[in-house]
Amino acid sequence: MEILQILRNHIVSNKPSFMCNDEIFSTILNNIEKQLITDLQGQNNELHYDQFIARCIDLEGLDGCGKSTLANELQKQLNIRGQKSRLLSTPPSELLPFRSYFDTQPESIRRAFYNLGNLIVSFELKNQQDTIIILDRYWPSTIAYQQAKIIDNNQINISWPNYLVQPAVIVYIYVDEAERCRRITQRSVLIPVTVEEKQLAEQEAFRNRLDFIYRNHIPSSHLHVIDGNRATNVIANDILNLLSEQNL
Ligand SMILES: Nc1ncnc2c1ncn2[C@@H]1O[C@H](COP(=O)(O)OP(=O)(O)OP(=O)(O)O)[C@@H](O)[C@H]1O
Ligand SMILES: Cc1cn([C@H]2C[C@H](O)[C@@H](COP(=O)(O)O)O2)c(=O)[nH]c1=O
Repeated sequence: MEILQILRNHIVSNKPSFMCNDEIFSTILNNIEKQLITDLQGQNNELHYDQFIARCIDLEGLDGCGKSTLANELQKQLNIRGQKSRLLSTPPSELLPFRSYFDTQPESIRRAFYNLGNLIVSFELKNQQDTIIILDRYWPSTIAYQQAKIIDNNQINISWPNYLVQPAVIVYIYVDEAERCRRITQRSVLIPVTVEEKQLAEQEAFRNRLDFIYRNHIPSSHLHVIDGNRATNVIANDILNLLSEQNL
């Protein structure tokens, strides 16, 4: 698969600067490749994960809009209802030790890294049918941030990748910019600041494009746009109503 090859070539040619343990990273790549090959063999050499709808709520939105806070609240409320749930995020935990390295790499390598994370999470979604997964960012973030960097909106033509499972509910949470800035300043200081986050803070045009892409170009009939300016429990309640509508 192209994503795995891009990352493999990258670590081979950048070994001296690949500060983290490249053996661990190579093992992750090999495991994913093995899983893909097994799945391909079972599906006549064609992956159609995009047709698989997982019991998952994917939370999307600009940095600091309240995704992680909402994820915890959703888990709390699902727990009260006796529904098992699990919190996941992209990049997934096994890739976090490598994130600071990839954050400094060229855009194409960073996107391959984020897509590796999407692939890992997609396998989890496919194999966790009795549990509702609450996901903090997924492929919509990867594609929306990538496309927002391209200035010409006419060029936007996005389709869901056939190698990724689709969540049953994708929520785009929007907040007023003043509120988002207030939330960013009170957020944990341990959260690293990415290129995109700086760009969001400094460039209104980038923010607007990102918002536009999330609202209009995520290719899913499961996308819901939700007002995140309200109290977390109220937003969570709205999302849980969406789940009930879909009999999840
Ligand atoms: N509905 C809300 N009302 C008031 N404050 C909120 C709300 N949701 C989140 N916050 C606060 O905003 C800050 C950022 O929230 P959070 O970390 O959940 O955002 P995030 O979208 O996950 O951020 P990032 O994308 O950077 O990981 C936190 O300090 C949190 O307490
Ligand atoms: C998963 C993912 C993230 N990003 C960028 C967007 C944000 O600026 C940062 C931080 O995200 P987090 O919620 O604090 O983890 O990463 C991206 O551009 N593409 C992605 O797939």
